[in-house]
Amino acid sequence: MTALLIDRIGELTTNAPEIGEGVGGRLRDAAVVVEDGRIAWVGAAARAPQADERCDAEGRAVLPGWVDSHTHLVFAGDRTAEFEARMAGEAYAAGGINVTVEATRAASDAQLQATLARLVAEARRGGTTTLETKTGYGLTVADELRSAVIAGRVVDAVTFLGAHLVPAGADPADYLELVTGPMLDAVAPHVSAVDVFCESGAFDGEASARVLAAAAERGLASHVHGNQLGHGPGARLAVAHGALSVDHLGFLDDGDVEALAGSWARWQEGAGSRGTVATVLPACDLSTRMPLAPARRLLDAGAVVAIASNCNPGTSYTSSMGFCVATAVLQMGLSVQEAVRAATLGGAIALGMHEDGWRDPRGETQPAVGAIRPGARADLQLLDAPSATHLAYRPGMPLTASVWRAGERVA
Ligand SMILES: N=CN[C@@H](CCC(=O)O)C(=O)O
Ligand SMILES: [Zn+2]
Repeated sequence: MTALLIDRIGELTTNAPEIGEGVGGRLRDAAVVVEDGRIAWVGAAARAPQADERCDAEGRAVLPGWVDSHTHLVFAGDRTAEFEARMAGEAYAAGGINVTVEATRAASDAQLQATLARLVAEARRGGTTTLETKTGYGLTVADELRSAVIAGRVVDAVTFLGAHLVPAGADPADYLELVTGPMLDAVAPHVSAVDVFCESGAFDGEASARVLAAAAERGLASHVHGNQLGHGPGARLAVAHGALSVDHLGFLDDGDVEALAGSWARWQEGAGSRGTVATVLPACDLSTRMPLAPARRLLDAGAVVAIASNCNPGTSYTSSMGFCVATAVLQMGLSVQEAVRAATLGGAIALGMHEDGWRDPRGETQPAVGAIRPGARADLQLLDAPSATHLAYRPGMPLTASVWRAGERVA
């Protein structure tokens, strides 16, 4: 197998405290060797071993590829008019999902695949090397199943979001029976987790609890969309059910923050029971004109925070993790190192992929992602900048110069 040496790295963010300093495990004047799709060696450039090929980073920054732990990429149609109305003062409401559901049901497999491929390519160009995506714009057994199958050919994790909305014309009680029974059974072989939109206008606390219990009964992990449009039970429900993450979190009270932080009290990386990751979605908060999630408060309380794009046509039509990181720094009070960690290792923890041995939707066992340490999947991005700080210092600039995923150059 050909080994690649990336050397003369000005600033390397590893997320590995045993390798470098501070929150990001940073090393200066560093080098990395990639072999067989994994990181083989990390250390000082001056001590780097020989390799078959060499990439000269010329003093620029290298960091783990982004782990985008929350997207909705299987859809058809357009919601520009809804966005324009929102910018003119209308509030976002969950019901808008139905517009995308109608268009998605009417689309061919080829159309859905083409949109997904375009968005994945966009994300890769922006430095994203691990992608989760959700179903949730089909909301019939057949349409949810085909969304899961289409997504599973391409992304790293597929989440079943049949509990996105009670579709137009359906009876809420009947739909809940379907989504926790036959629909879940049909989709379960193709997904690793179940999600529920716990919000007024979607699923209340009781219905959400049933969705989470149905996931657990089938041995599936879970996520919750919670506390997005107002204060609700989502965050605490997620913790109580041992969900991997609860996402959005614009409306949290002290008890929610304590519950999220407290869920990590017995966890150390690699040991102890894990908690529920608090996933913040800065691009969505901006695009819906909702309060920014209190990421600073969550980190200070001891929660594990992830940053994700929530790329979807309704509330956050961007896959730019660089933009999300810049917003988290400029508007949410995170340091650059904290934001980069949340958008890489944080996302990996939110998906249960920070340790070796997780399975992708094709059934392949995968190495850990989210950190640059020996044995991890070789997912890296080289910035056209001397440090990761430029992501926030030069917001909106296309700083991603090269991207490797499992050792393969993908951008
Ligand atoms: N909040 C629920 N679901 C998506 C939005 C879906 C839509 O409006 O199409 C979200 O995460 O923001
Ligand atoms: Zn979402």
